[in-house]
Amino acid sequence: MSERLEDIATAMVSGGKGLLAADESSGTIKKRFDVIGVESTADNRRDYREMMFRASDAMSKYISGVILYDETIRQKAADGTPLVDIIKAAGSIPGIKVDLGAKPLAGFPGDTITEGLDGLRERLAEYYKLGARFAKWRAVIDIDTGKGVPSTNSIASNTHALARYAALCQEAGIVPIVEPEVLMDGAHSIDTCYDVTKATLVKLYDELYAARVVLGGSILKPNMVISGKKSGKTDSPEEIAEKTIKLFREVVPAAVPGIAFLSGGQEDEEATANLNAINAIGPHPWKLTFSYGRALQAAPQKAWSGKASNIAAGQAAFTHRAHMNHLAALGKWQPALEKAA
Ligand SMILES: O=P(O)(O)OC[C@H]1O[C@](O)(COP(=O)(O)O)[C@@H](O)[C@@H]1O
Repeated sequence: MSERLEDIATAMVSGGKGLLAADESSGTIKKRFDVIGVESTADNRRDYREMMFRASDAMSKYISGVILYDETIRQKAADGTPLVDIIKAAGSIPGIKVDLGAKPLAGFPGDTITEGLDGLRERLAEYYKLGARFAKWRAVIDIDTGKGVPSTNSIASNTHALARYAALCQEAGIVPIVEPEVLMDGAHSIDTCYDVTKATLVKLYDELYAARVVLGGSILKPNMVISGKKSGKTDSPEEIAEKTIKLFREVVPAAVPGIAFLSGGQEDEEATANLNAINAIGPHPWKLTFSYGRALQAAPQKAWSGKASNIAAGQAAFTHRAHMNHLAALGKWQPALEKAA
């Protein structure tokens, strides 16, 4: 594997492969385990993640890289093998979530700012030694237009932090995934999502240029342009695809090798159908693939439910979702394949 940033970034998004976002912070993974009635302990978190990483068919065919949490990149499998070695043995690239979470932005109620820049240079050097070749930093942009959320200051502060993080990653020989997530939890329309996502991405690339980030050695992990969940509207995949690509053509430089979507709370098949529709109206200047957390893991989490006797079922569920999203990343998914597989 080449160590050039551009080669690593391209490998992350090529061949219909995508990223497994297994980087849930302690608070988030507890929420996921609460749904399946499993206690969130270090061993349970390790057993769950080891289950997916050992699904070698899925990992070698469909998963180009795995975004890990700090705990996970240091953990060993039950047999003592470092989890990072299991990922690499499948030909997948280990990555690491380095942000320290979104915290309230002083003076701007409802807005947050993602923290973690202080000491990041030293942390990145350690993560590189532990095997990470890409990193991820998530900025959270909420929408509550009645309360002036997001503020211009929130977008400016978050995109500046993303650029500072990305420059530090590239100095360390690590590909930065920049993740400006415009949340889909609100009651806003798809057009409001378009406007807020546009304002965020325009500012993000301004900041990345100013920070001298090499775009060819970076990956964008955005939300799709989609109605808020509380709007009561379910957009067609075709409308999401048309508006998402229209926006990206306006604001995402062609130098970016790939765009790897987060799922944001979309249902499993919805996230797959939307990704497929986006690729079906190609060709596009960038590869467009997945970097899903919930949309890849909800099914295997449910099938596993914390029982060693369910590991095969959990791996089958993970492999199926990874396979379907692989097809969607190539624009070759069809609903009928969900049953056939
Ligand atoms: O635990 P955090 O830092 O809130 O991150 C939550 C999740 O959001 C993501 O960025 C996207 O996940 P989803 O695909 O579930 O939206 C993941 O990488 C991460 O696991």
